Amino acid sequence: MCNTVAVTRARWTTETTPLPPHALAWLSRRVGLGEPLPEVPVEAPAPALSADAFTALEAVCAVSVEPSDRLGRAGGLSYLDLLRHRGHGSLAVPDAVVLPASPAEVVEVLQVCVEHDIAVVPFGGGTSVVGGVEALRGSKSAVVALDLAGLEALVSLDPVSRVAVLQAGLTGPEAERLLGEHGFTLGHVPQSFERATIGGFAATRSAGQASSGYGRFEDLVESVRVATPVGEWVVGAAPASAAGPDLKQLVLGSEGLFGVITEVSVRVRPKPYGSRYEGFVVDGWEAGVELVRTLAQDGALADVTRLSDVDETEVALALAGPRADVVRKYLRLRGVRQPCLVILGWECRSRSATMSSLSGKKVVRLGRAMGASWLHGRFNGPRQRDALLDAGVCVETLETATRWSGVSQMRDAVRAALVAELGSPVVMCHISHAYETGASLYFTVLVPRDLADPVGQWERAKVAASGAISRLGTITHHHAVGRDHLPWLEGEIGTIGVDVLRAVKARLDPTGILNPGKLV
Ligand SMILES: Cc1cc2nc3c(=O)[nH]c(=O)nc-3n(C[C@H](O)[C@H](O)[C@H](O)COP(=O)(O)OP(=O)(O)OC[C@H]3O[C@@H](n4cnc5c(N)ncnc54)[C@H](O)[C@@H]3O)c2cc1C
Repeated sequence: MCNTVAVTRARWTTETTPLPPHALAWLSRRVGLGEPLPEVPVEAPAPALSADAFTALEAVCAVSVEPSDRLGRAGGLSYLDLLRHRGHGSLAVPDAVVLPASPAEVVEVLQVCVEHDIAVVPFGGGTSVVGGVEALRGSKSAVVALDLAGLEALVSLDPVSRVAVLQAGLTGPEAERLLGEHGFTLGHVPQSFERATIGGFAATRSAGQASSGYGRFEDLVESVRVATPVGEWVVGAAPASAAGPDLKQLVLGSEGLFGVITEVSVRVRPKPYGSRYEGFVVDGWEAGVELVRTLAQDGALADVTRLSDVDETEVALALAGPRADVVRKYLRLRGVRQPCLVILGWECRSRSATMSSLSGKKVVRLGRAMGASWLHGRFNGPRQRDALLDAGVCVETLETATRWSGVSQMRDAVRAALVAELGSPVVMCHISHAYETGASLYFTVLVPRDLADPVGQWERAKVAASGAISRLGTITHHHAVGRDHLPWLEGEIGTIGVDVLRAVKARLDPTGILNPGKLV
């Protein structure tokens, strides 16, 4: 058995929180409920790791070939991953799970894997939704999941410079707990916070919900320690540098292809004394986009700045139950016809800058209760997804970023592609990360599951939506490339870009053991 917690795959948590009756009633009215999917038990095939390789790995660190440990690291947490773990679609299962407990052990594991020609999939929290941790073996005869859970220390903290060195396997909550003991915070809180890790954030260039205040994860990184098949590499030494191109940026977003990140040196901030979240409503999507753009270009964004479109606002109100009737009535009285919810949250940024930029704009204030309710439920998405899957609903998300001038065109194009493929899905959209020149768009899709072909239903929709996304913006703002976005990468970075990535990989991983089939 592995010396770490069991990793659940088919669900976010082991205890599913059922949807309340009013939410189920709304779902069956607006989306329609599909038949519950029969769960087919999934079995791990016999491990293909040779006895010699097993012995060599075991001489370095803990290794497990237990079926439950291997199934627990088989793939990420996309809708298709969840279907695979419920017995629909084919599941790639690693032959073993290796659990190094120090950066030195990670280097040694890689050496063994080079010698025995074994593919290695770095595995953090396993929350990838783009096939990033799929246990593909490429041309190798075996594949291991290299679980970073044993690298869980706060290595050092320089309170004067406000820099902390965190090991890669720390989860979001653990990292915050350790920093909190010294009065600091990282402030990086993606929706996958509870399970995702520091190494995973760095390897995918993750964006947290408060990215407008604290920055994206790559903005927080000062240096990275990486174990590669050709030795250890420490990149980044100073708060700023002109010593050639920023090589650290080659490691950030490298999705486990260039090396295994073992430690990350990050900028931290004093823990805020308090935070304040508020809800607002604007009349219509265009007015909301204009408002968020103004805040971004005035330098007045709140740490969390989030605009929901009409559909997402309707769903948020529907799920809130009878309380929402009062809000709807109030908004009608205020003459709002197309309510779009705006959540603003301040932790480290100045509220007064935001409020003065908002002054004179047509915005209805819903107050702190609405903001607090969003904050309270900010991690509910994955749990609700479990419940939706159980209720026969296909539920998945897509994301991108584009310039302000193209934001609404992007929203319309993605929606049209999804409608053309899925019939009449509910498509919700929000902006959750805003920049001076543009914003990210995040889509959530709900449609009754096609019981005859649940996998194909979403695969076709994803291809259609990704085609629209790639024509108008980036194929991914924060979920990364993995396996699922790979077909669109060359269109975005060009043939030369792909060749550059391949050349870097050839230097750092000459025999190609690291994470085959992803990114390039
Ligand atoms: C419900 C849900 C909500 C999400 N919300 C957000 C969000 O708000 N913002 C966001 O940015 N993302 C979000 N994601 C996507 C995902 O959580 C992020 O990509 C996250 O950064 C992955 O971290 P992880 O530790 O789980 O990495 P994993 O899923 O384990 O791995 C992701 C990729 O990084 C590689 N990798 C992992 N650790 C290392 C390492 N130490 N060294 C080298 N390579 C490594 C893996 O091989 C893989 O290619 C969400 C996912 C889910 C399921």
